[in-house]
Amino acid sequence: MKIEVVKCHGSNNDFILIDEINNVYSFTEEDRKQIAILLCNRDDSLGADGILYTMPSNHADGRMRMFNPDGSEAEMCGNGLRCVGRYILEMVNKHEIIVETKEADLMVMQQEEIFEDIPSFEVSIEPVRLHPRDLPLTSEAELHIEKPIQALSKDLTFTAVAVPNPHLIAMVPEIHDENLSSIGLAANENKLLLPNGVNVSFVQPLGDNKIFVRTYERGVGLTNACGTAMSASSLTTVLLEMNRLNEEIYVYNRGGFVICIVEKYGDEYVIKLRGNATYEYKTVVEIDLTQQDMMEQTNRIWFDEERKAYEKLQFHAEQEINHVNG
Ligand SMILES: N[C@@H](CCC[C@H](N)C(=O)O)C(=O)O
Repeated sequence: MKIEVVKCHGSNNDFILIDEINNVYSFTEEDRKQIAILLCNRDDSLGADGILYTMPSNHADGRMRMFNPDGSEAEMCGNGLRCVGRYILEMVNKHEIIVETKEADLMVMQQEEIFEDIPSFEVSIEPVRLHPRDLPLTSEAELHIEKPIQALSKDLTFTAVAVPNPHLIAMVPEIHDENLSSIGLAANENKLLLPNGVNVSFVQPLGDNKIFVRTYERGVGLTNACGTAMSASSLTTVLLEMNRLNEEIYVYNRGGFVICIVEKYGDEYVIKLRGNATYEYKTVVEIDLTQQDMMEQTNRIWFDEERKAYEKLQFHAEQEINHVNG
C-alpha cells in the first residue's frame, strides 16, 4: 500500500506522521504495529522514534495514536502531540484545538516563539498521577518520591510519575549515558517491578530554572528528547522544591530545549509543555507488510527554511549544556 508521510520532530525526537483524516487507509491494529516496526527502523531509509497516526475524532478536533519503534502503543507522547497539534491547527485554521489521546482529550495551542523563527506550540500534559500503581511500579510506598529502587541502582533515588505514560526520574550531578541505558534496559526487562515497562530519565540541574534531561524511552532506547519525560522531570524538580509552580522551567536536551510550566489545581497537577514542531520533509512510501519491505515513491519535499532556523536553536541548546558540562 502507498502511504503519504510527514517526517517531523519536537526537540529532534523524530516522528513519521501519517494523516488518516484526509486519507482512508483502513489499517488493522496489526498493520499499525507492523508499520511502526518497519518505518521506524533506522537501517531503512526513513527511521524515527515513533509513528504519529493522526486520525479523526468523534468529539475532538482530531485524535493522536502514538506507536513506538518496537510496535507498542504509548498512552501519550508530548513531543509528538505538538507535531500532530500543529498539523491539525493548520488544517482547521485555528489557534487552539483539542486532540483526543489514548487517555485524555488535550489542549494544543499556538504560542509565542520560544526562539527566533521557531513556530512554537503548547500542549497540556495530564492527567498526572503520583501513586506507584498508576505506572504501575511495584513499591510499598504511598508516593514513590526520591526513593531507592534497589533492583535498578544501589546509589540513585527515583521519583515515579505517570503523565499518564510511566516515568522514573533520577536527579544526578552529571549525566552518564551508559549508566542511564543500563538502568533503562534493566527497568524494561524487569516485569515484576514494572509490568508495563517505563521511561527512565536522568536530570541534571543547570542553574536557576534550567535543567538538562536525558531519557531512555520504553520501546525505543536513548532518544534526543522525550516530551512527557521533560514534563515529568520538571514536576519532579517542583516536588523536590528545586523549582516553583507556575514558573517557566527551561529543559535542555540533546536535540534542543523546551519550556515546561507546572501548575496545580486543588490536588491535581497539570504540566504545560512548550516547544517546536518542525517539519523535515514529506514523502510517499510503498510498503509491503508481508515482506516487511518499503520503498520511497517520490522525491522528498524538504522544509529547508524551518530546518535551518532550528539549527540555531539547537546550537544555542548545546552551548547551554556545554557551559556547565565543559
Ligand atoms: N517521546 C515521547 C514519548 C513516547 C512514548 C514512550 N516511549 C512510551 O512508551 O511511553 C514524548 O515526547 O513524550
